[in-house]
This record gives sequence, structure tokens and C-alpha cells, in this order.
Amino acid sequence: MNTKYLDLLAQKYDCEEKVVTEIINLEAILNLPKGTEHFVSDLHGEYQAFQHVLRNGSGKVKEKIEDIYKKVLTEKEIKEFATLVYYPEEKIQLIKNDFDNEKELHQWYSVIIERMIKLISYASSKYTRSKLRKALPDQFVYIIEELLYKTDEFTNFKEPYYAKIVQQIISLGQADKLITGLAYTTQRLVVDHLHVVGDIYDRGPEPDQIMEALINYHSVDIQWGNHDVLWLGAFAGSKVCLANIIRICARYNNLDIIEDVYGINLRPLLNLAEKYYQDNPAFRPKVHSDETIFEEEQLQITKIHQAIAIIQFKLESPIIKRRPTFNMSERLLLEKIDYEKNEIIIHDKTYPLENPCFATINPIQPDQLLEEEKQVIDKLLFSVQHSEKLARHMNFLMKKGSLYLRYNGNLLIHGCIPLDEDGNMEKMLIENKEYAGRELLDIFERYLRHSFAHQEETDDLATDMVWYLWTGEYSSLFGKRAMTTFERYFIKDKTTHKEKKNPYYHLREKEETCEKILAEFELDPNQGHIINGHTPVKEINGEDPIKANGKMIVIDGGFSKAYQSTTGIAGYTLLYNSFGMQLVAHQHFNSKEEVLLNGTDVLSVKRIVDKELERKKVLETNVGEELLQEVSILTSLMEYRYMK
Ligand SMILES: O=P(O)(O)OC[C@H]1O[C@](O)(COP(=O)(O)O)[C@@H](O)[C@@H]1O
Ligand SMILES: [Mn+2]
Repeated sequence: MNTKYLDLLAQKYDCEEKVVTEIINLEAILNLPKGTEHFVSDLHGEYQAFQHVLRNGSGKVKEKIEDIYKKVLTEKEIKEFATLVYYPEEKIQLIKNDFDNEKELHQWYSVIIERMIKLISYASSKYTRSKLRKALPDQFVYIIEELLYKTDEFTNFKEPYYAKIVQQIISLGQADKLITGLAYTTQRLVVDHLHVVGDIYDRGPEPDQIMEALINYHSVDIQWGNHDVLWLGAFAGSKVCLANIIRICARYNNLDIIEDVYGINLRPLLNLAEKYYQDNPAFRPKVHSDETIFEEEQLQITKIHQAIAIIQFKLESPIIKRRPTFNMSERLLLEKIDYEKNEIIIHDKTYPLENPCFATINPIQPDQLLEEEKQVIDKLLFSVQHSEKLARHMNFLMKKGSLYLRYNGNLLIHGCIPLDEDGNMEKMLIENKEYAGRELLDIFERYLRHSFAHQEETDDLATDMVWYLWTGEYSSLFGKRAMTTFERYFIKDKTTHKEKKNPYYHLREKEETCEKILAEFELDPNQGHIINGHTPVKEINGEDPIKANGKMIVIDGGFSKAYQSTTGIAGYTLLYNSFGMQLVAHQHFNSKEEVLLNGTDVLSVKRIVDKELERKKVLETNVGEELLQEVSILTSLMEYRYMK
């Protein structure tokens, strides 16, 4: 090993004892059980439901409470206590309202603090003390450690000492803060690491809040979904991606995300929309049954929705023309329209166009943007690229994200690995070279990162490629032959709406296919799993999220409210701890308020995907690999510096 590095390292470990301590510490960690990984996907802006899953650790919090309190507490008390751990601030307030004298309240505090301490002690039993310390609320570390490590083994005088500490906390008015801190510590201990397998954005109302929660989360990685890439593309300079995100926000009545949350001025778009568009049933925003919308506002959104959709269709055309290898010429739909008859020819069949809104289209050159449209999209792009909040969120998405992830022997991917009918990796020609499988995904990611690093370029291959990731035939995120957005707005015949899925989606049922893919990514086909999002599992129709004899796990059960009627549940999540994997199905999440009042915890059935014969240790994980390397470097330092 290079002695220069060792000399540098010796500045940090400047005495023998420090090196020895660190080696012993790392070796100890390697032999502890592996931490719990938590997998979620397809959050689609549903912050409240996501929050709930994060806070209850997909049921792990309650499980731990039951482990230690099942025999001592009633079911109702367990529910109450669990709710307190999930939403401490609100639950404390509610409980406080129930007490009419201080003495009772103080008694409650002291019981709860003791319960919390016991729970933390149990939940942290597989971690080192140093890791636990990092999870404790800063202002109470000393006090909590005193309470945690109390032991009566050698002295009988300690009980009053601890009782005194708790009493002091209460009488100094610190109990609420302490209980809240302990609750968050519990949540943090229950899940060691979070994987978000794509699609944070679109459809739901609060993707920004999800981003904030992820930014503040102790340990997370993200596998981008097609919707996330659309937002990244918009920020990276792709006007067509930008048109898409605004169109989807208009469609789901979420324009306030663009305007209020990210501070992007929609006024120029509104002016254009007011000038050229009227009411149009195909473009009215989807409004959830518990929302209300004023007629005037609805009309405005309907107009914006049309204006931006037409801009989007126009912007697609030059990209399709300048990128023949995208093989998308079939999607040059504006050119297939007979604007007088209001008809379109698709695959040699003529269809009437319903709800047309082509006032800004010149039939001779249908993809030409009006000067006004050009200005609108340019201004929008400027605004998007100068939104500080969006910049913060997109930078985080880039930093923590990737197209796929190999983690602890598993492959995490939002969409698919494009396959042909025979199960071979499909090839795509990019700049005269063919790419398939892992190489194809790697080159996609390189283009995305390049585009993101060069936001001033709007028409280069890298930027176009980001849009391809959203909608292209060989995109690992889209996984369908073509996106039929135009047909869905304008053609009644539903057969034209169908988006043919990549063969991957039926071949993934077979073990053989999954093994082949795992091998392609240099993972052990006998041990590994593919963890997939993107396609809602229709439990309602008897679809099983666990496929290929457990090698394929699909966790998109539909957090998205818009899709819950087709899935029948409200999302799957996956847990992977030292004992194995558990798939958790969540029932519909109504509201935090309901949980607070009734303790309704909407999660249910667990299915064991895999049961480890022996508890898995940190040593056998990705983190373990890194720690082993550190041990080896520190051993070299020890020999070089201190054992001569
Ligand atoms: O239901 P919506 O919002 O109209 O969206 C339909 C579109 O969404 C997509 O399914 C992509 O979104 P998902 O990644 O959530 O599946 C497209 O294939 C389809 O055209
Ligand atoms: Mn998706």
C-alpha cells in the first residue's frame, strides 16, 4: 500500500490505541446482524401515505412493541403506544387533552418514558452503542444513555436515582420533547436503510414533501423511475420533458406544485391558453372525490392542459426526426391528421378525432411552434432552471439516484431490462454502437448525467436521450412499445390506447429469465432477487407480486390513489432484515387524523419471501465489504507505523 496514504491516515489515527480501537470496533460491527432494509416504490406524490409507511416501518415498529409488551398491555394500549411512536407531537397533544389533573399526566409521562426506553433498548440491540448514540436526540443523549444502561446488578441504590432523573425531566417541562425524541429514535432504529425504487413524482399532490423527507432521512438510495427522469430531464434542459411535467400536473389538478411550490411562473402559459383554447372534456383535470374545484378554475386548467399538450406534441416531432435510431417515426402523429376532416390515419386505419383543439397548428407544418408558444416554453424553461427549490430536489435526486442498483446481492430497478420474445437482451444502436442489458443501462445513465451537467444544451443527444428514457421502446424505465398519450386524448377507440408491454413483463415470471438477468449484472443467480416497481400489481385480479419462485418481487401496489381501484390495495413494501425478506401489503391509507384517533394501522398480510437459514451478518453485506476494506487498510497502517 502506498506509504503516502498511510502517512496521511496516520494524521487521523495518531496513536496505536486509536487504530486498535477502530479495528476492534469495525470487526465487532461485521459480526452483528445486518440492518433492516426497507423498499418502497411508486410513491407518486402521495406524501401522507408515504410518511405513514416510513413512520411505522412497514409494521416493524408495532412488531417490536408487540414482542416486548404483548403479554403486559392490551391490544388497545399497544395501538395507542404505536400511534405515539408514529406521530409523537400530535398524539401527545391528544392524550394531554384527556387528563384533567397534573398528577395523572405526570404518571403517564413516567410510564411512557420507561416504555420508550425499553423499546429503544430492544430495537437497538443489534447495533453498536456508537450507532445508537448517533440516533439519539442530541439534547438528551446523556440522559437517555443513563436511563438505557441502568443496571441493578451491583447496587441497590440505582432505582431512586433513575426515578429522580425521570421526575426531573417531567417537572422541568421536558417530557414532551424527550418522548418525541425517543419516538423518532425508535423509527430510525427500526429501519437502517431505505430504497426508493422509483417514481416519486407525478399524479399525487406532494412530491416535494417526499423529497424533503428523503433529504432528511438517515440513509437512502433512489432508483429513478420514468416520472423522476421526466423531472430531471426538464431541469436538465429538455423542453419536451418540461411540457410533459406541466401537462401531467394540469391533468391531475396539481399545477400548484409548479407554481406555488417550485415558484415557476405560469402566467405566460395561461395567457396563451386563454387566447386559443376553450372548454374541452378530454382535458378537464382529474379531481379526486374528496376535492372540490371551482368551475372557473377548472376551465382555466382545462385550457392550460390543452395548450401544453399541443406544445408537447409539436416538440416531439423534431427530436423524432433528428434521431432516426430512436425508431419513433410512427409517433409523428400531427402529420397523420387531416385537419379539415378531423381524422387521423394510424397503422392504415382512419379514426375520427374527438375533442380536437388544433387552433395553433399549421396543417402544412404541423410541428412548427407559434412564436408565442416558443416564448412560453423558453420562459418556462428559464424559470424551471432558476428555481432554487427544484435545483435542490433535482441535485439530491442525482446524488442519491441511479438507473439500477446492485445491493446486498439484489438488483433494484424501476422498470425493466428490455428483452425480446426469446428472452435475449434487446439491442439498441446509439452512435453507431450496439448496446444491450447492463451496458445499455450504463450508457443511458451516462447520457442522463451528461445532460444534467450541461443544462444549457437543450437539443443535444444526451438531452434527447432523457426524453427517450421516458417514452422510448428500449428504455429500461418505460418498458412499453410506444406511449399513446395522443390517442388517449383524441381517439375514442380504446384499442388505440393500448401500450404493448416489453416481453420482459411476461418473461419475468420465469426463474430462468431472472437468473439470466442477475448474471448479466454479475449477481449470484441462486441467491439474488430482482426488486421491481413501475407496474401496478393487480391483486384484485389475483396477480401475485412474488414471481419466478421468489426471484422477482414487484412492489408497486399503487400508493397512487388514482390507481388503487385497479390494484385493490394501497401499495406493497418490502423489508429485508437478518432473518430474510417480508413483503407487506398496505390497505388504503385515509389520513393521519384517522390513525391518531382510532389507531387504524392499515398494513396487513406478510409473506415470507425468503428465510435465511442463519441470521445474515453485516459481514455478508455491501456495507460489510466496505468495512472489511477499512479493516485491511487500518491493519496495514498498524504494521507500517506501529509494529516495526
Ligand atoms: O394514467 P395516466 O396518468 O393517464 O398515465 C398513463 C401513462 O402513464 C404511463 O403508464 C407511465 O406512467 P407509470 O410509470 O406510472 O406507469 C404511460 O405508459 C401511460 O401512457
Ligand atoms: Mn413508472
